[in-house]
Amino acid sequence: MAALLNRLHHISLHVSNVEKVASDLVSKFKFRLFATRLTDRSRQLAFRKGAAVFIVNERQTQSGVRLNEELRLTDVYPRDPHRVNVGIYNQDDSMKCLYDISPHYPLDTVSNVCFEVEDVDRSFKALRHLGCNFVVPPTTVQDERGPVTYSVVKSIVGNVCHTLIDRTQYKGSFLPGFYVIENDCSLPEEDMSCPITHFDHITYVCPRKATHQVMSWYEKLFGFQRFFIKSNEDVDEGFVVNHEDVGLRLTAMEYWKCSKAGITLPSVDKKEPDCKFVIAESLPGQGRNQVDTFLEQHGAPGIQHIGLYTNNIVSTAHVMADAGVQFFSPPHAYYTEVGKQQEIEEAGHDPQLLAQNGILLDTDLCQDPSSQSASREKKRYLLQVFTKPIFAEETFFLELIERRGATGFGEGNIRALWRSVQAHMENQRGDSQGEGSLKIMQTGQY
Ligand SMILES: O=C(O)C(=O)Cc1ccc(O)cc1
Ligand SMILES: [Fe+2]
Repeated sequence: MAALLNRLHHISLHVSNVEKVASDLVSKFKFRLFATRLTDRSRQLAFRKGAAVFIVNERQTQSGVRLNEELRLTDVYPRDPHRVNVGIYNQDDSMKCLYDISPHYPLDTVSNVCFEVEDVDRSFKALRHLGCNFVVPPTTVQDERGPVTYSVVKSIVGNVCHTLIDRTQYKGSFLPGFYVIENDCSLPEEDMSCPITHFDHITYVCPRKATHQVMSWYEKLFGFQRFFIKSNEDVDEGFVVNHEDVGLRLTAMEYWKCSKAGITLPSVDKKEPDCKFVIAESLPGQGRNQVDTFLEQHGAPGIQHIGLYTNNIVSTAHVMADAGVQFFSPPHAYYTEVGKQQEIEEAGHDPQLLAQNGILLDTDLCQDPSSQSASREKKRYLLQVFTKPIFAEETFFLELIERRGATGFGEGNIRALWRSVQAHMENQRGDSQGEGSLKIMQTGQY
């Protein structure tokens, strides 16, 4: 019996420079810092934009010494007034990372996707019975607003873990141990020019031929279901983009609307947006590319990017670019090519506006039996734009995505992204001639 997931609760990052990532999330990506957990041994900051929640954890070195000891977050962010009053602090000062493990990973990484479950003990027993490796057994944390129980399980993908959490008995707005500052009137109003609503998808990078194993693991243990990116996708092959310089295999899964038996869970809010999981592996016989570079630099399979859903990608990308977010842009010819220009205009967009921030558009034709037109084809659109890597290494990045009917991923967009990344990597190599061997030595140790 698989664990029954209700919804995605948050995604955790482990970084050495919390200030830098916190400041980027707030000033560039327009997330709001809404809760903090600042103890003598740990700093955890929670950020929200719509239903998308990131917890940024301070990464520690092997010896447990902070990497940025000279920087004091407590001077920048409000102190927790409950700190001395709430019993939890006495207990959990020894726990460096609450609701997660302290991974001692040698570089910045996004490594925990936390799901809300109905019953942590039951999930723990069911998953352990199926052979899962737990790194934190069921643990209860409480403050005056009630208890929360959680447990952390290692996934089959590289350094990725999943925290399973039950907060149904908790009356507070977030999690015990965190000081919630959301209601602080000094916080700015939610920025409606960046209408990000939720996490649309999480993309894993895996080694070649590992996709099936990953998929089976998530199907068996969490009841995930295969999601076809294209209607004509081959069950075994997945969605293969194999075109000149692009060689990528994508397979997608979704969860939570249904239990394993296909029964809709009564306690799940059906209107809650779900988050897909995409598994990407590279195909052999190509040059440097985004997927192999991730594996090389991250040192293990893991989370390569997260798609943030927005209701208005043009405005969101514009505001973020103005605030300093760097997006990949395809060559300008992408927008002036006759076919593409027409496609963009047909979708009701202005090629100039999309070009300004590198927004890509793909059209998906699907059969529509209710259509009056002779062809019975309906057009669905997908708009995406990808940021440059967020950390020092060429590993993790973010994506903005707006769906106008399209549910999968666009081959045209993927090809355009792949080429922009290749051009960027070649440029960087050109800029750092002579430093190449040093870079390999530095990343090679991981
Ligand atoms: O198109 C998307 O948003 C995907 O998530 C698919 C994808 C996966 C891996 C890549 O390196 C590029 C694109
Ligand atoms: Fe994506």
